Amino acid sequence: MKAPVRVAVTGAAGQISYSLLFRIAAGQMLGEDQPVILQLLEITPALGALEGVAMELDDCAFPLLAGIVQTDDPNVAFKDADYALLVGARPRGPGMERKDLLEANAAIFSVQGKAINDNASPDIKVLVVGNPANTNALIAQRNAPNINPRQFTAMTRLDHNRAMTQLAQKTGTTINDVKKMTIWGNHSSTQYPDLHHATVNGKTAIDMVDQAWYEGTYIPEVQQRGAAIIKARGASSAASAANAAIAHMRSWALGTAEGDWVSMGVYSDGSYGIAEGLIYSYPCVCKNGDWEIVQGLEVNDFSRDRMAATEQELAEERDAVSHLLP
Ligand SMILES: NC(=O)C1=CN([C@@H]2O[C@H](COP(=O)(O)OP(=O)(O)OC[C@H]3O[C@@H](n4cnc5c(N)ncnc54)[C@H](O)[C@@H]3O)[C@@H](O)[C@H]2O)C=CC1
Ligand SMILES: O=C([O-])CC(=O)C(=O)O
Repeated sequence: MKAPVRVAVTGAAGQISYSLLFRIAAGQMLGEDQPVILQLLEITPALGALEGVAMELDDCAFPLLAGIVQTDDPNVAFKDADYALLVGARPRGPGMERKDLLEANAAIFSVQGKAINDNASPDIKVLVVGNPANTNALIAQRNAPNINPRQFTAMTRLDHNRAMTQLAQKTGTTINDVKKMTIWGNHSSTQYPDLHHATVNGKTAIDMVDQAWYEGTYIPEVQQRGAAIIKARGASSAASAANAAIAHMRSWALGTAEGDWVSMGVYSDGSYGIAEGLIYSYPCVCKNGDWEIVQGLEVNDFSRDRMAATEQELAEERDAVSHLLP
């Protein structure tokens, strides 16, 4: 048996975590041979509810669950953490954009970035789920100067999965036939799901659908899917978000499949002309516990405009929180 790794999860008594923690403890994120210690962070008033979640985790008798820490202190939650899933943040309601949450949520990520910097394993892998995810990841990253910025990522895997399913349904195939999906940019309504490189059974996806459907139906449906879930459910996506978080971390830790890639919000090195230092969603390949942006994809004018629009929004969000960016 491997030695246990420490996985910090914030917002651990919230709705996403209720779908997430049990799957992590079952080995679905890091592998069925990897014991985990869960280090769970909540705000003080939610510690009672968190105790209930911890009791249920105990009651599952997971062989891989090597310990549970419950705390309202970020310094305790991130102590020696090898992985962190930053979920704890306010969700949006009907009629809101995710960036409307910036004011309510941004401060959480400066505090947690500092606590990660001061306490976590220097090799920690961080995934930000709480919205607006890309800019919250930027805030956490900038408040952790001793940690390589590549170790802070934001979740666009849910968008990636949504884009795969919508394409499979349109083409009468299954998601097993869809490869090389790309979400560019922000986890927001400006994100750009790109079908120019995606394939369905080896054929280029953009050639299998008509441009009017792509522009008028597909792109807006993927961009607005989160809002559609809120409208239908009266609460934002939870199980599918947890599933995407598991998939993001699993790809990063254990690698992506040969001949395929995933979408991850990562620290921009300037690839594809995107401003350096933004947390921007790119197509990524993962190997040996590290990610790499897929290079050399051809970008036409249609794609370039959309990639620039979502970059512009990220630059505006960054400027709106400049007081939290040391
Ligand atoms: N990136 C993505 O694709 C997605 C992101 N989200 C976002 O994930 C976040 C969480 O969503 P839910 O679990 O549905 O919300 P929720 O409201 O059910 O749970 C959030 C939990 O975070 C806790 N919390 C608040 N401030 C905290 C802090 N400073 N430290 C630790 N815990 C704190 C709350 O007490 C609450 O228990 C929201 O911001 C939501 O918009 C949701 C779906 C997809
Ligand atoms: O839409 C929301 O507010 C929650 C979320 O990020 C998503 O479902 O993609």
